Amino acid sequence: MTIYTVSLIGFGGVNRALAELIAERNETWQRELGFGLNIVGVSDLHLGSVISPNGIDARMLTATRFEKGGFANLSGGSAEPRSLHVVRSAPADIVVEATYTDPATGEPAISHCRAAFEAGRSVVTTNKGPVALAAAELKAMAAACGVGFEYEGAVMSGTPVIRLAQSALAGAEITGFAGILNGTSNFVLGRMQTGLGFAEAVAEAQAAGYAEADPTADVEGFDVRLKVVILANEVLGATLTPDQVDCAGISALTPAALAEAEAAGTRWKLIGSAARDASGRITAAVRAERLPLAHPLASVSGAVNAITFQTGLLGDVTVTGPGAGRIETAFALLSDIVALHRKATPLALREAAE
Ligand SMILES: NC(=O)C1=CN([C@@H]2O[C@H](COP(=O)(O)OP(=O)(O)OC[C@H]3O[C@@H](n4cnc5c(N)ncnc54)[C@H](O)[C@@H]3O)[C@@H](O)[C@H]2O)C=CC1
Ligand SMILES: N[C@@H](CC=O)C(=O)O
Repeated sequence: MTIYTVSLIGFGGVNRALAELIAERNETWQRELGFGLNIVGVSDLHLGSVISPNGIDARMLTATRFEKGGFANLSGGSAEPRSLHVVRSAPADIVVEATYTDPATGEPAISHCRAAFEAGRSVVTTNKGPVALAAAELKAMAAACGVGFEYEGAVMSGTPVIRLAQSALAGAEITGFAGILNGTSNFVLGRMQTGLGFAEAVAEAQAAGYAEADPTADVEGFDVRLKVVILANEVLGATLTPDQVDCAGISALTPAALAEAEAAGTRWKLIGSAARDASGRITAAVRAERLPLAHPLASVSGAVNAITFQTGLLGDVTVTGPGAGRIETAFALLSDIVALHRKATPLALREAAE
């Protein structure tokens, strides 16, 4: 039976949810997925850090209400986050990077990824920074170090659109995409349509664990811009950077404007899109669009996301699913570890073990 040791860098909503899933489902995963997970290191800006080569009990981690610096009370613990020390020194097979996304620099997550690869550790991440701002460098570095780098949750949370486009739609000749790629802003638009104020709707999204640490990224389109860059580069073969993507958000939309649109048979949605034209030129944008109610994306509600891929062989292919949420995003990390496991384990060995 394979047991992967993991270090959790960032212990907020997503990595805490992953620890909860480990506590609840590790035995099931060993039976059904062929591996289990053992937490050997955790680092968090507020809680501190802990390294335990024999493992840290996931139930204890998730059941304990730690105060600021509270990891210092654990064996092998410190009140200091020591994130790079944990990445380098905790004996993890896989580093799970789920710290804040910094849309401008991608740090410290990019440094966490580099340090993990240098230490011979794979990385799975939901952090959009490294994937939007340094994917080419990090993928090459991971390959040179003989380790894996997976990031399904960077776009549409647990809804698997990156690997879907790269694998299941390989050969379909994808020429573009357009979609609702941010759960927080879609949730906010829906709540405002009930008459709730903008600030109150954003607060609800934060309480639900959907929003970025700075929700400006959600409502001004910066989060979608990162996701458009990721998808265009991963799926359309582009080499986009965020500054090349026109970007506007939803903060100018008022409940009255939303009501007026509804009365006219339309609905505002924040849409991220990219397309390659006949000359091969890629154009990409993030903007609020007023869609007819009959449009397939108009009925997407709450923190649900949806994306339509335009393809040469299939026409439009639309995928919808959760775009945010602690558990939903923790699942993306699990799916990344499944991908690493399947790449590392030849099919014949997997079938023999099943
Ligand atoms: N919440 C969601 O629905 C989704 C989140 N993501 C991304 O996943 C990542 C984590 O999201 P959440 O858990 O919701 O955020 P969060 O804000 O709940 O947790 C982030 C944690 O990272 C810690 N942190 C920040 N800088 C650190 C550092 N240098 N060293 C150690 N710890 C550090 C913070 O203390 C915090 O506890 C973010 O990058 C986010 O953009 C991606 C898809 C969906
Ligand atoms: N804040 C983001 C989280 C997922 O990427 C969103 O709301 O979509």
